[in-house]
Amino acid sequence: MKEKLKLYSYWRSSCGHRVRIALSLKVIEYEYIPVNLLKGEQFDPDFMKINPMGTVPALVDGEVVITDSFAIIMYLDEKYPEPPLLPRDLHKRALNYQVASIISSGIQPHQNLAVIIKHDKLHFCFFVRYIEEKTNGEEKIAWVNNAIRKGYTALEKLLVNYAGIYATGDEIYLADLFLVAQVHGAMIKFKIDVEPYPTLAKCYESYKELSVFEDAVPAKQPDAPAPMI
Ligand SMILES: N[C@@H](CCC(=O)N[C@@H](CS)C(=O)NCC(=O)O)C(=O)O
Repeated sequence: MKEKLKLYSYWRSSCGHRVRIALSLKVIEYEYIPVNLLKGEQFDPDFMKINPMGTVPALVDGEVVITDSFAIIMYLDEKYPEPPLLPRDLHKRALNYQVASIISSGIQPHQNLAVIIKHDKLHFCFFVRYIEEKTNGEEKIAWVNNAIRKGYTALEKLLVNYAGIYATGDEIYLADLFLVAQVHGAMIKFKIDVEPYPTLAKCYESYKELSVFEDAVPAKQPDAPAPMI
């Protein structure tokens, strides 16, 4: 029997969220392997063999090991072409790449709650926690807000003339996976609302109606804490 794909992820990771949507859209079965980022499990030697960067997500497909959500999604799209995550139209395709890139390199790294190991102890130190440690909580909030709002402003300008029901038209493509995970995460973790960005807000409303998006939400993952009653 063919082994299922394995996805190493963490329920709150927005990078993992993007990949889960791709798996869900393409109806690919997979095994979910939680890596608790707050406990520093990303630095366990066994996980570091899979991803020496010590981040999630990571995908294992037999002998093939892929880290980085963008690369994982592209791999899935090539291996399982239906439904395609890139439009045929070159301009639209480029828009999709831009959205993915703005979010994965222009926004997410600035809000990443990264952890390093210092003096043999887990130490939250990169970007967000580092700023908090070196300054104060207000500076941290300002830093994250600034990075996210700058990114959202750029995305709004980029998409205003091209969006339909979704980011680049009436079909779901790569840009949507990145956008939904970003907007959802920023709202829950940093209370940053997308309302001031009407195109992004309209797309986000459309995603909420789709069960493939609903199944991938962080709170529904096996490692998410049980809801408080
Ligand atoms: N470019 C990478 C970024 C991966 C990344 O930063 N993952 C975060 C979660 S969204 C993480 O594992 N952070 C834990 C840490 O940095 O210690 C991707 O898209 O997969």
